[in-house]
Formats: sequence, structure tokens, C-alpha cells
Amino acid sequence: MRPLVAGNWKMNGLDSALAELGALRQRLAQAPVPEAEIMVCPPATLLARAREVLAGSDIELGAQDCHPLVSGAHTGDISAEMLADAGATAVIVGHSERRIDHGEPDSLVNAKALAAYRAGLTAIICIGETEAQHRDGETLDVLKRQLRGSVPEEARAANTVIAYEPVWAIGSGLTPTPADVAEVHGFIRGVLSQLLGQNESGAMRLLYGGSVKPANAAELLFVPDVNGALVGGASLKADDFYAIIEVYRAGGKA
Ligand SMILES: O=C[C@H](O)COP(=O)(O)O
Repeated sequence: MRPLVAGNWKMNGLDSALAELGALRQRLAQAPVPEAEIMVCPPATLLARAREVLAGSDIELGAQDCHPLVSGAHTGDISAEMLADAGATAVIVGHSERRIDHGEPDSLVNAKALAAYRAGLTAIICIGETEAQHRDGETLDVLKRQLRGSVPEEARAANTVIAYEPVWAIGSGLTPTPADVAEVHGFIRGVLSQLLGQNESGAMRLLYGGSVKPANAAELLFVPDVNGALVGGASLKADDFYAIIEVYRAGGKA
């Protein structure tokens, strides 16, 4: 399956990110990496400008969150339909920063994923254990609970991507070992198989996220059952993001 490398800008991008995006576009035009699908997820305020920068390129545009409803009295919120209207083809839901900062439970993440489907967007559903849960050996239990609660019955390989992001690895420079990533991703694939059937589970892309950098991308992204990356900090710099994407150049994993 074709891997996906998605960049999550989070609440960044006021300064140089659009210029960096232009540089990334140029870099990929000069030295394409057709083996990978590439996406950037800027803050909602930058979607329109990012869309202009990317016009005519293969780089896709995603968003970072959505409200479950189409419209209404929800000050400050943005619906999946509005994100689609702004040019997004995907939306991240259930990122740990939303789960923790905004107290989002699995049921809300599930509703947001359904909203994404309703608007024709791909849902990138994030799951991951905290440092304490990791230390206490609860990782697999936590992930199973999050998958059962957050992944709608309507999830299909064509409309859903799962991103495993250990909270303790996000922005910390720490990463699980490739063997740990392999175990966890194999486990996720198995739970998805129980929930959605083997065909959908087998074809669904499972991304790894958490301190993916040019220096560790090759060792993390060629692990079995890893079908791409959700990249935070390193997606803000064209050179770094390109170097991560480039690990998929022909000769790597199909
Ligand atoms: O969504 C992206 C992740 O939270 C990873 O962020 P990071 O690459 O800065 O650790």
C-alpha cells in the first residue's frame, strides 16, 4: 500500500511555514517521491493560503480538528464541511493534544470521524498512551479501548487512517524501539480486524507519529505494519520534511 507522510503544523505557521511549504513543493517537483502520498495539515486560518501555494501539485491538504455538526451556534468551532470547502481532503481527529487539552473522549473523536466521512474527508484518527500508562504496562489496553471507542463502524480503508502516537514520544525526541513499534502496530491491525474485518484492517494505513526526524525516519518507517508517518515539528522545515519523505524513494518498502 502507498504510505502517507502527513505533516501536522499544530498551532504554528505564522512565520516561515508557508515559504517552507513553497520550498517543499519545489523540491518535490525537482526530485519527486511518487512512492509516498504527502499531506500537510496547517492551522485552519492558513488552509486557504496553503491551498494557493499547493495549487497544481500532488501535495494534499489536511486540517487538524473539526466539530461533529455541519453548522450552528458553536462559537469558535469549524465543521468538516467548512474544511472541505477550504480545500482540505482530510482531517486529524483525536490527537492527544485535543484529548488532553480539551478533554475529548473517544465518543467525541468517533463523532468527529463520522463528520469527516459525511463531508467526504479522510479521518486521521489518533491514538496513543501517556507516559504513565506506558510505564505501567497499560499500552495495549489503552490502545484497544481508544480504537473501540474512537473508530466508527463506518470506518473503511478508503476513508480512515490510524495514527499511533505515544504521548511521551511527541515533541520529546524520545521514540519507541522499532521492535516496540512493530508489536504495537501489529496489535492495532489485529484490533481493527476484529472491529472492521480483515479486508478493511489489512488495507488501512497505520501511521507512526512522535519525534519522527530525518535521522530516525528510515528505522521507524520500514517497520512492519507502519504505512507512513504523522510528523509534527519536522514538518515545518522543508529540508527536514523532505528528508523524511525521501526515505520512501524507490528501493525502500513498497
Ligand atoms: O501530530 C504529530 C505528532 O504529535 C508528532 O509531533 P512531533 O513530530 O513534533 O513529535
